[in-house]
Amino acid sequence: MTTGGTLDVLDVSKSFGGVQALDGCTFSMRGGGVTGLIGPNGAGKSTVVNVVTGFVQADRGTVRLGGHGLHSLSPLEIARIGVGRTFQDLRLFDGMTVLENLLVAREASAPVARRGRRRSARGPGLDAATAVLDRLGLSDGADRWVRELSYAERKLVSLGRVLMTEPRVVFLDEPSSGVDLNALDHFGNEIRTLRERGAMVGVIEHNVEVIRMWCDDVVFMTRGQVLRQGSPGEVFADPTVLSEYVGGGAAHA
Ligand SMILES: Nc1ncnc2c1ncn2[C@@H]1O[C@H](COP(=O)(O)OP(=O)(O)OP(=O)(O)O)[C@@H](O)[C@H]1O
Repeated sequence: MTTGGTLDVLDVSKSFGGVQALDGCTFSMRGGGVTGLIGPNGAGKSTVVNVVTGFVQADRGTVRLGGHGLHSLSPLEIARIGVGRTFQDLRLFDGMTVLENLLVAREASAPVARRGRRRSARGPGLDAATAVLDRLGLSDGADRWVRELSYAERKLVSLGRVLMTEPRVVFLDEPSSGVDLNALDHFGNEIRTLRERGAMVGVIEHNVEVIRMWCDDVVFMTRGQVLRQGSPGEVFADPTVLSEYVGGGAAHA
């Protein structure tokens, strides 16, 4: 899953009716780095992740991964080249067990060659799921129905599902919201492991302390644009960022 190069979001714009959600949004993420996407409500963070992962088509601009354009690819094609994500609303299969949720995630994102070897791939899939559940502290609950889990456990399952796809690039949508310290630790550990393996990790977060703890780089967005990109120390010391965050959070909520 190691990847070189960068993910480049270049001058991306998107409007929904009269709402300009992205307005010339430009930033880069690098392999082996964790990038925090932060900004007031409505700044365009989710929309830019939706554009990168193919769920929303940009009106203008491009997204390039290692120099290759992603803009004409479907969400499934983008997932199959190794771009994974979690969703704010988790999108789990409630009628399946924890283990089944993980196995299905691996199968759905598998490149065609791996899907062709379905029977023989079942063993490695099970091994991978067992290892992921173990790391996330979910081994004992592997056969539980996902609908019976707590919110924090469900959120860990959503992390487990994206880990099963062995992503080169992964976006985590608000990992810290609604979880306990135990789940937060698991997210932190997995993010560190992904970084060590050379993946690019993007974290949409409102919690500045979490961003400081996990991220090498911060992209501060407001009104569909990137106001500042840099280290957490640089970005959070910038007076325009501070006034946008405090004032903008209320104004755009
Ligand atoms: N599918 C959509 N249809 C209409 N408007 C949308 C849609 N998706 C996003 N928007 C609007 O685009 C703007 C940017 O939204 P987006 O969700 O990207 O912001 P955000 O920074 O992720 O906000 P939050 O922190 O509240 O999740 C908002 O005004 C939002 O209402």
